[in-house]
Amino acid sequence: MASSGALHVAVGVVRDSDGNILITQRAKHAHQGGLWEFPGGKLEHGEEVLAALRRELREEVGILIDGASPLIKIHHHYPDLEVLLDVWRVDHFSDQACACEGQAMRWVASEDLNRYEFPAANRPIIAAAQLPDRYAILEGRSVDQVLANLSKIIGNGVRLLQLRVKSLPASEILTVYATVFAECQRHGVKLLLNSDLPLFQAEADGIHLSSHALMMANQRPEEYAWVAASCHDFKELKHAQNIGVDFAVLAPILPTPTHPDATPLGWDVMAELIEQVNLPVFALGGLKIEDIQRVLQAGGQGIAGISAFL
Ligand SMILES: Nc1nc2c([nH]c(=O)n2[C@@H]2O[C@H](COP(=O)(O)OP(=O)(O)OP(=O)(O)O)[C@@H](O)[C@H]2O)c(=O)[nH]1
Ligand SMILES: [Mg+2]
Repeated sequence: MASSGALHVAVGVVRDSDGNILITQRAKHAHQGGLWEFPGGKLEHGEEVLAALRRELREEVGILIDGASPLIKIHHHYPDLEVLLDVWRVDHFSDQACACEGQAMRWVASEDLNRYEFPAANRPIIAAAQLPDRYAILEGRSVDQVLANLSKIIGNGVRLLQLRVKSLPASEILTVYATVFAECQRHGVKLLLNSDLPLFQAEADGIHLSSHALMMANQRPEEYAWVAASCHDFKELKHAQNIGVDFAVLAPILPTPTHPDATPLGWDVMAELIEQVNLPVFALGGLKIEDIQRVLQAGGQGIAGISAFL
């Protein structure tokens, strides 16, 4: 439900079998007119969100939804309007998309979404649409072990990776980085470097801020295409959102042997925290691949893990 006063809007990130995403252009005189958007519209009185999404996508782009899952919820205050954008991923649909209202319409590769001008509320929706549902954290006690773990992670189909290897000596971190970077390039894996590593490789895809580095930062690091952050509570998540981080990792959700002293947040607190920020959030700590669905249903992006993908 929308909070009191917010306009509840059902929005669809519709993806075809090639992975392209459907965008349309808002009418000149509409709210946020002339900007690009994901098709969708306001819930009618008493209408369920999925029913509204079905109706809006039929009316605006002519498709029939065969399957949708929650992607992200955005609470945004425009100067003139408060909206709750309830965004769903639509990977299965029938009938050919058409611009039923005479609007401009395009199918766009997810990495090209940044070339279009969207309303301000859409920034985290675009990140959520571009990110996969699994984020691997690469660790290991030796160079050989790190590289063996990397092969397993890539072999298991993971395409988003954080190099963390904090326990290796600095000289070995550099060696490992060169191989990890080359392998990620070869397999189309996005590579983020943990901010605690003695590495300043701007050719990496991004940086992953430790929670300490996050709280010390008063603006988004500029050098990287992607900026992620480790968070443990609302304050850290909110700060991540405020400085313009692209996505967060929230931990620990369940008890984990790697952090025996940390109190797990549990599923309910995880869901409440995710609901309170406009960020794609990966859940971390004691989770298995099978838990992805549970995280998605709670509004999260997916799961992060060290051992989950090995
Ligand atoms: N559909 C859609 N609306 C968005 C997006 N981003 C965003 O801020 N909004 C805002 O959500 C609000 C409602 O969307 P809408 O104008 O599509 O509603 P609608 O289809 O029911 O409009 P209508 O009154 O012309 O039938 C608008 O204020 C719009 O600016 C987006 O990506 N897609
Ligand atoms: Mg609309």
